[in-house]
Amino acid sequence: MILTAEQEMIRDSIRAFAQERLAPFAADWDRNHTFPAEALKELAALGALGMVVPEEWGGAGMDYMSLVLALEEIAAGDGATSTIVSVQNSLPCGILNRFGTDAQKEAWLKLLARGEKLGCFCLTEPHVGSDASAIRTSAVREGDEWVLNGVKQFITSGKHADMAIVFAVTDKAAGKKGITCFLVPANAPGYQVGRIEEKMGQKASDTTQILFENCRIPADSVIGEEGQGYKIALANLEAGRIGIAAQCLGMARAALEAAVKYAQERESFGKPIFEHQAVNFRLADMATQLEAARQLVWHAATLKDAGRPCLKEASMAKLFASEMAEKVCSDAIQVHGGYGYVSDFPVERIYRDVRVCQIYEGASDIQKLVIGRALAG
Ligand SMILES: CC(C)(COP(=O)(O)OP(=O)(O)OC[C@H]1O[C@@H](n2cnc3c(N)ncnc32)[C@H](O)[C@@H]1OP(=O)(O)O)[C@@H](O)C(=O)NCCC(=O)NCCSC(=O)CCS(=O)O
Repeated sequence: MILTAEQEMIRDSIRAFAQERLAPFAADWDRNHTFPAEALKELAALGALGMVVPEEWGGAGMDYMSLVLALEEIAAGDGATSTIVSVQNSLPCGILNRFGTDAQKEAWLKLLARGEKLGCFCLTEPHVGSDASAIRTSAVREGDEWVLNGVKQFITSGKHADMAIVFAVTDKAAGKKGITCFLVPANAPGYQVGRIEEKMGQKASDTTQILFENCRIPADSVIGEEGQGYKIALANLEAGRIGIAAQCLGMARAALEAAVKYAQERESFGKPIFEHQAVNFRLADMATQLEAARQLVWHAATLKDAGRPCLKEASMAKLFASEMAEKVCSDAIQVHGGYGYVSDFPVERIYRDVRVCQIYEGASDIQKLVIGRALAG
């Protein structure tokens, strides 16, 4: 697949930014759990927070291919920052862009796409992850308001978000068709940030619970139609999964580049370990797997840009890229030997950061379920 001159320019400018403004700080942000607020502002100025949102709604008006190129570069600089950027683009921006009313777009999409406000996506609950239609958070209509009650779990940017896209049951008897999508400002009465999770990696990106205790929002906060929420969630997770797959490329690439550099500098048995076939073949396998994943990601993004169905391809890209990235990052540690297991070298952090990609926005087994279903036609 050949990139256009414009796509190459976007990739190169984000690469330069990521190498200068993210990579040198990633270890410190990880160690101190620092939210990369300044870097996000600078990324916003580059148009990276609402890349596929049309310019009239505050976005950069680019294509999905540009988004995946940008996410790979951001992730190569810092995995945690790429998660914040991926979620913002695919979920709050993606959902409002596709399903929001003009009033909702005016009030929120412009701010989100310009990166002036952050959004979060609230589907998962403490007892419900993969089985997303089993959520229990409820929304009951009372006069001119909806009243929300429930708990959401593992919410990216939960602590910093100014608004949330929330999925809640409005008609229990209707099952999947009884779930509705809501726009909830973080300052709505009854909205509360709950526990902030202590994670294995991605420590610069906060992951929290969000609590709704008689949270009152106006009647016009419904996104799409009542009962359409589950479909909205799944449709946007499809795009989200391409974004996560692109992140995997970036983190795997950073680990591979670190391993190549180390192998060229470290000597054993009288020569750089790069010249030992065992090491060299391992690096060759890593590079090949990475390129194979990139082709799957680019293919899914190309289908998305063409407006073609890509549910299966998005799941294939996410499944393959996340499994590849964990293996490549593990192999990068192996190339470093003992130094790969300590925090002096970046591969230790990258491995911790990449591990969650096999879990969030649909675990690997869920991607297999989606792909398997598609095979049945
Ligand atoms: C496991 C699942 C895949 C099971 O899905 P279901 O069998 O329950 O869903 P369906 O009956 O197939 O579909 C329901 C409905 O939606 C339509 N649909 C499905 N996919 C799409 C799509 N890609 N585009 C458009 N429409 C779609 C489908 O046609 C049906 O419509 P009709 O009823 O026929 O009209 C699913 O539950 C699943 O994916 N589970 C994983 C959930 C997940 O990824 N969770 C992570 C969320 S991330 C989070 O919450 C943390 C926040 S973070 O910050 O990221």
